Amino acid sequence: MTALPQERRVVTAIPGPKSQELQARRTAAVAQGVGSVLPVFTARAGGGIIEDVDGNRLIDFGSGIAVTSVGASAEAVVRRASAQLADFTHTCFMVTPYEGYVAVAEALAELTPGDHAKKSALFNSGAEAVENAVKIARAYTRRQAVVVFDHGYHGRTNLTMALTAKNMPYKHGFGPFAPEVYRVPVAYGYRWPTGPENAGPEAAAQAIDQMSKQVGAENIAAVIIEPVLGEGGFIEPAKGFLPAISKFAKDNGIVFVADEIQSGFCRTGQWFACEDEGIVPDLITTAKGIAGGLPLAAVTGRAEIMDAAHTGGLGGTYGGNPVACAGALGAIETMKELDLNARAKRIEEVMKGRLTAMAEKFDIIGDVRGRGAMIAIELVKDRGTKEPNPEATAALAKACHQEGLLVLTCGTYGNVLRFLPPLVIGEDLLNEGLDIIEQAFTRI
Ligand SMILES: Cc1ncc(COP(=O)(O)O)c(CNCCCC(=O)O)c1O
Repeated sequence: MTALPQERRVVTAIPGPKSQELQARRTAAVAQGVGSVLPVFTARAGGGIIEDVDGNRLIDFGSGIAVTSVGASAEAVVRRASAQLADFTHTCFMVTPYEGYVAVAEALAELTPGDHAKKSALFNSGAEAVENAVKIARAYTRRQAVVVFDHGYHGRTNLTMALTAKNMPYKHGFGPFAPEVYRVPVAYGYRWPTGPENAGPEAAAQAIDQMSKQVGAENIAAVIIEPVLGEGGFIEPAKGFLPAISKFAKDNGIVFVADEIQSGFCRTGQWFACEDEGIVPDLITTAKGIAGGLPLAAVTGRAEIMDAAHTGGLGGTYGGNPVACAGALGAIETMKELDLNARAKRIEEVMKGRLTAMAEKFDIIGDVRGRGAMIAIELVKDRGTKEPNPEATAALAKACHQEGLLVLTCGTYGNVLRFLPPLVIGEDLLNEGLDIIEQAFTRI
């Protein structure tokens, strides 16, 4: 397989004629509930480029929603997964186990925050990991209530829909949802009403008051939070918020679950975003970047908590598939060898520098935020009122797509343009993508 040239190339309309033909077949055969940001059919992908079936090469600022951090065809992932494929594709770890699963669990124990004894259980999707984190926390505490936060996102299964904040498109029409789920405010620094110096501790005090008065700390099995909220809008809780919530959980025998499915594995310039304020979670859920594109997810945590579920209480047919585990070992090898935490920090420096300069020129940019290669701009109609501007966000994304730059949006209000480039993207491509964004502002 020849290496994919790391160059943007637009040779047809986007989507091109072959993509349009495939789109017609897709419409006839695939449920319309499965959407796509950009109906461009992929032929190859690698580095910072996605090549479509019409020969267009798009700059990738999405990484398949924060998955292909090491690239979509990283050498170590392909090498290890190919070797595993040739040996065996599946035996079901609950039937006859295999070393790859154990090796991934050992790596998770090494890499996740905290120097205590840790264990893991492996699954296929982030939502499945979150579901099992709740099962484990309930088994350990013998309590039922689960607390989550405004703007949080945790998946599309029944329980994780209950945990997720935004109704459309994730929850609308799919209820009833699982009970014993409670939602409290998060310190949305850009929008939190108090001053930035107090937003974190003050918001935590409000959330803790609600948990104590409306749920009862003694009834809470788990608190689940994303250290950097992803689908809700790349919200970094104001400083002081996470430590206060973590302390409240510790003081009240509540399992603190960090959902690092989007923010984990070097995405924010650290192995895990928890590290930024020294948070050591009791459980951590991971997926996405863990395996270079192969489907793998995990719950990792304090051994005594992870062992609370009775034998046979955790599992699933494909959980910790051997090929996905091989991919994970390849992805982790790549993260270490290329020092992708440093790469993510450099991406942050370049992107924030350019986007902050753009904010000086375009006053619909209300906020530039994020860490590492998890960066976003929040678009508003008016910086004074901070009124969300979803229309401009959609128009900007469309303008970028037409120029061969794949960007994604997010946010409760649909007004956040998020940037999730592969951590292996070249700096020239990164800057070329930023050029396209800047030009798009002049055209909307
Ligand atoms: C923090 C956090 N927890 C859990 C999940 C869920 O992970 P799954 O692998 O998509 O189930 C996510 C997945 N985020 C992208 C969802 C995309 C979409 O479905 O529209 C996440 O970001």
